Amino acid sequence: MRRIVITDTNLGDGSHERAELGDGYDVTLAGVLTEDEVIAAAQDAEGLLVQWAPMTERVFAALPGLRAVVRYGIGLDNIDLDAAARHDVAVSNVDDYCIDEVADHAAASIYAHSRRLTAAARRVAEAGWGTSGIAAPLPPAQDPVGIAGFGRIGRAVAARVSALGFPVHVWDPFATDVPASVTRHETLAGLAAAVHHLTLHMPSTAETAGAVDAGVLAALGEGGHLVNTARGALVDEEALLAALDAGTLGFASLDVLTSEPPAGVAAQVAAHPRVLVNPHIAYLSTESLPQLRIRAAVKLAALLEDAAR
Ligand SMILES: NC(=O)c1ccc[n+]([C@@H]2O[C@H](COP(=O)([O-])OP(=O)(O)OC[C@H]3O[C@@H](n4cnc5c(N)ncnc54)[C@H](O)[C@@H]3O)[C@@H](O)[C@H]2O)c1
Ligand SMILES: O=C(O)[C@H](O)COP(=O)(O)O
Repeated sequence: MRRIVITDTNLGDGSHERAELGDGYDVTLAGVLTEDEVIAAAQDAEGLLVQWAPMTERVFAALPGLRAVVRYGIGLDNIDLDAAARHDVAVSNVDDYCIDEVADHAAASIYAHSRRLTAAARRVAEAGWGTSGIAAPLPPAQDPVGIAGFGRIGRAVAARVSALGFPVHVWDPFATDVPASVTRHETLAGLAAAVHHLTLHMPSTAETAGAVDAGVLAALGEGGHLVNTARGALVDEEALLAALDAGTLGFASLDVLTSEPPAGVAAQVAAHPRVLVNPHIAYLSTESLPQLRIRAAVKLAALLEDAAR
C-alpha cells in the first residue's frame, strides 16, 4: 500500500482523491501548512498532494522516502524545483484546469472597468445619484488590452476580449505562433505604453518578480488599468501604491497580492479606493475544483508508477 499525504486541506476532504486512487493507496488528509508540520505529517509518505505548503530544501531533505509531489494548481512557486531534483523527487502541477475560469475572471475585470462599474457604484454609494467623477467609457475598439504572458490563460483572455471588440497587444519573450491579429511588443514597458488595460499571465519566478515596476506603471499611465490574476509577486506593490496615491495609475483589479491574506503594503493596496480586490478566486468554479483534485491524484499516481520502474 502506497502512503500519500494531502498537506493543505483547503480544497476538500480527500474523497475525490481516494476515489481516483483506489485501494492500493493509503491517503491521509493532514491539514498542515508549515515546514515542520509537513515534515511531521509526511514521514513514510511516497507521494504528496500540496496546495500552498512550502516544499523547501529542508522539507525534501527530511523526507527521504518521498518520490513524487503534485501541486493542486498551476503555479509551482511554493515548490523548490532545484531541491526536488537534488533529492530525486518528481514534481508536477495541474496545468490544464481553470484556464477558462481565470480567463473569464480577467476578461470580466477588463469589461467591468471599461464600463466603469466599480467607479460608478462607488460614486452612488459615496456621493449619491449622479455622474460627475465618472470618466466616460471608451468604446472597446478604442480601449486596447495588453496581455503579459501569452500562454494558456493569456491566449484564452485574448480570445474573449477580442470577441468583445478590444484590440489585443501581447508581450511574451518565449511565445511562438503569436497570431497576426495581435500586436506584439518587445518589452513589458512597451506593452504598457500601448494599452489601457494590462493583464498579467506569466509565472512567478525569479525573473518575473517585481516585473510590473514604477516604470511599467508610469507607462500604463493615469488612465491605465492593471489586472492581476497571476501572482502578487509580479507587481512591485510599493510602486503600485505610490502610483495609485499619486493618480498616475487609474485603477487596479487584483485577485492576488504579495501577502494573502493582505498584510503590510498589500493591505494598503487592497484597501485603496481605486482597487477592486478579490480573495484569490479566479480559479474557482463548480467544475474546476473537482477537476483539480481528480487530475492531481491521477498525475501523482502516474509519477509514482514511473518512480517504481
Ligand atoms: N488566480 C488564480 O486563481 C490562478 C489560477 C491559475 C493560474 N494562475 C497563475 O496564472 C499563471 C499563468 O498560467 P498559465 O496556465 O497561462 O501558464 P502558462 O505556462 O500556460 O503560460 C505562461 C506564459 O508566461 C510566459 N513566460 C514565462 N516566463 C516568462 C518571463 N520571464 N517573462 C514573460 N513571460 C514569461 C510563457 O512563455 C508562457 O507563455 C500561472 O503561473 C499561475 O501562477 C492563477
Ligand atoms: O489554490 C489556488 O489558489 C488555485 O489552485 C490557484 O492556484 P494556481 O494559481 O497555482 O493554479
